[in-house]
Amino acid sequence: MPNVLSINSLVKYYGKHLALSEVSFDVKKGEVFGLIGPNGAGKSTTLRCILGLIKKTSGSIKIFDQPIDGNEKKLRKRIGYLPSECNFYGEMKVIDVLNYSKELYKTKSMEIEPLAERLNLDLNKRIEDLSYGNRKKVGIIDALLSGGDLFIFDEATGGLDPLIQEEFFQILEDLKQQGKTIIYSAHVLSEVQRLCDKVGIIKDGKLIKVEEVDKLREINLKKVSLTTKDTTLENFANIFDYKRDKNKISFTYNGDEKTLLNKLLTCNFKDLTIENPSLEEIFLKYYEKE
Ligand SMILES: Nc1ncnc2c1ncn2[C@@H]1O[C@H](COP(=O)(O)OP(=O)(O)OP(=O)(O)O)[C@@H](O)[C@H]1O
Repeated sequence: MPNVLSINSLVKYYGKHLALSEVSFDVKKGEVFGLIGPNGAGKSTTLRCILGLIKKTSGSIKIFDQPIDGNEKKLRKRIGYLPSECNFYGEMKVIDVLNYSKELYKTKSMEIEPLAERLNLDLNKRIEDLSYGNRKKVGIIDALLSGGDLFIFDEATGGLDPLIQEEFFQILEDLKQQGKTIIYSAHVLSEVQRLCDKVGIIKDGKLIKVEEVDKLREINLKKVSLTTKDTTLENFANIFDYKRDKNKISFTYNGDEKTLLNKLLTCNFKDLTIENPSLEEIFLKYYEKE
């Protein structure tokens, strides 16, 4: 599949503050890419640079194989974008804001009413009377109306209740089925792991690692906890995060399962649990040193 987005050595300074340092990654057509990182990591800055809304300091960004420099306006018309802060004219009604957007995009895009129904949004309210979460819904529909081939959602789920979040994920899955490319930023991987094909972890302006979600799933870590008087487990091979509180032991294991079970059978244990860690835990475990 061709790349929809290619970023090479992207650097962004705000004055003297280095916000992005040599960020490089590609997103292929039809992929869902999750950009994950804590507050201030550089997610919004990366996304705004991609859209040409702020000027990068150096590096190159290509969308649909065209450099963004000089093509910002043309390219933005092909991208549905939800900013992290949604600002619309407060006095306008939701339906008028969205009709105006639909008119601007001039593409055969989705219909407003069914989307508003799915997200439980009252189209007749004024923007200024909406809660934070409901404003976010207006932003989501606005992005979807673009009818483009690339969608960029910057922290879309903040303020959405769990049922609406689920509906939103369904909408994203529909877009994925249609072969659209989606870039999605979030604080935690667990929020988006179900949708993403690939994730990039960003920290202090550096992209620590880009990994395919399926590869993360293949990593065979087990979280083990048990009660035992045995003290030899601590030095057992392939064990880390070992914790002991009296006879209660917990650790993470990265190795052959039969070897682990044979060892446990020698430990005269009670209350054994063996769990699969979340993708988030796997990611952090594997890449915390990088
Ligand atoms: N307009 C600005 N002027 C100066 N510094 C900025 C500006 N915007 C962002 N920064 C700084 O750049 C860094 C990256 O910020 P950015 O908003 O991209 O992070 P983020 O990962 O999106 O965070 P959050 O999850 O809190 O939205 C932070 O240190 C932030 O303080």
